[in-house]
Amino acid sequence: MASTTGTEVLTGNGPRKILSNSIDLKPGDFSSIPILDLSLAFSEDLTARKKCAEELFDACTRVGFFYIKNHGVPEQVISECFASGREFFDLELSEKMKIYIKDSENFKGYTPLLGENTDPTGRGDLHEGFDIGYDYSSEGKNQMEGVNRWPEALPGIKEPVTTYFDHMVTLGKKLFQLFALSLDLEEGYFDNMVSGKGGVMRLLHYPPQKEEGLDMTQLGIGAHSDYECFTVLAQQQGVEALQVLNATGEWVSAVPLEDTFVVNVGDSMARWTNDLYLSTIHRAINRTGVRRYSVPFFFGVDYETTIEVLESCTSESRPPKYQPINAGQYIKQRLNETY
Ligand SMILES: O=C(O)CCC(=O)C(=O)O
Ligand SMILES: [Fe+2]
Repeated sequence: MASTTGTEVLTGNGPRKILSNSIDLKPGDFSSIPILDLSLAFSEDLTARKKCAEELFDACTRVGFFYIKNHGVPEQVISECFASGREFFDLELSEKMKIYIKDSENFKGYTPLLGENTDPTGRGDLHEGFDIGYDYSSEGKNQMEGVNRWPEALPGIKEPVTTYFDHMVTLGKKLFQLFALSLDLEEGYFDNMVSGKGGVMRLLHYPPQKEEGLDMTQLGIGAHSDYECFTVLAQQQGVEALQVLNATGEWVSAVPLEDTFVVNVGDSMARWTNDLYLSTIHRAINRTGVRRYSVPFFFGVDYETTIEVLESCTSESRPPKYQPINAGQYIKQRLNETY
């Protein structure tokens, strides 16, 4: 099983070895997380888009994480979403608990501190969260579909949070096209599987953890890999907490870089690509002494899609490692293991 004191993390695709459990970071190593300039991806010129796709291929096969700049999401949209997050988490616990995630059939709403356990041998995650997804007007046919739940006491946050969500869907669709190009597929290969309904967005708040006697079984978020195809994460500037397990087994800090998002490959993409693309293990520890806010958007294919290993990622010596699986069932099963 997963362990922060042992050497393995259990992911939905099987156990993964971690070589080092040190919380000490290798200084300077964060530069090994590549930065992709998305202005190439938005170019009219296919050659430029392919160049960007090549960089994405390199990042996904070597690191599993990369920063994106020139992503096209206006700064104001991002800062207003962060402001909404701060307002939400400042509410009384009793207000937030009115939309407790466990009272929802489809994982929407509020998760209190320690309400989640990303690493099953840990003692809970030291963050609180607020989850939304595509807003179905009523319960949908798939288990993951349903309505979003907003805090009664703060009706004003719906608009900025939804605006951010919509921008993320646009960006995510663009990234899916880049993923397709990088895998030698038609640019539009995933288009009809990504209406934008198969995504989950979280507002997260990590209170500061004590520097002294840091309890490694209770981190901001324990060592884990993500479940969907890829994650686009907005980090608060100046507050460092996210750590990424690099190829040599050391924890590398994903320092917040101005005007960027952090993107990482998730387990669903690892399945599509037969593990060619690395669903890299990561965790967050807030030892800065100040509150930290972040906003991950987990981008997946629509829930009715069958995720199956792409032919371009198999060969005689590399047969498919995974059976086809329904995307919605896979995600729901992973979430059930976490809450
Ligand atoms: O907040 C962060 O930096 C990372 C969050 C994360 O890894 C997750 O929610 O899966
Ligand atoms: Fe994650």
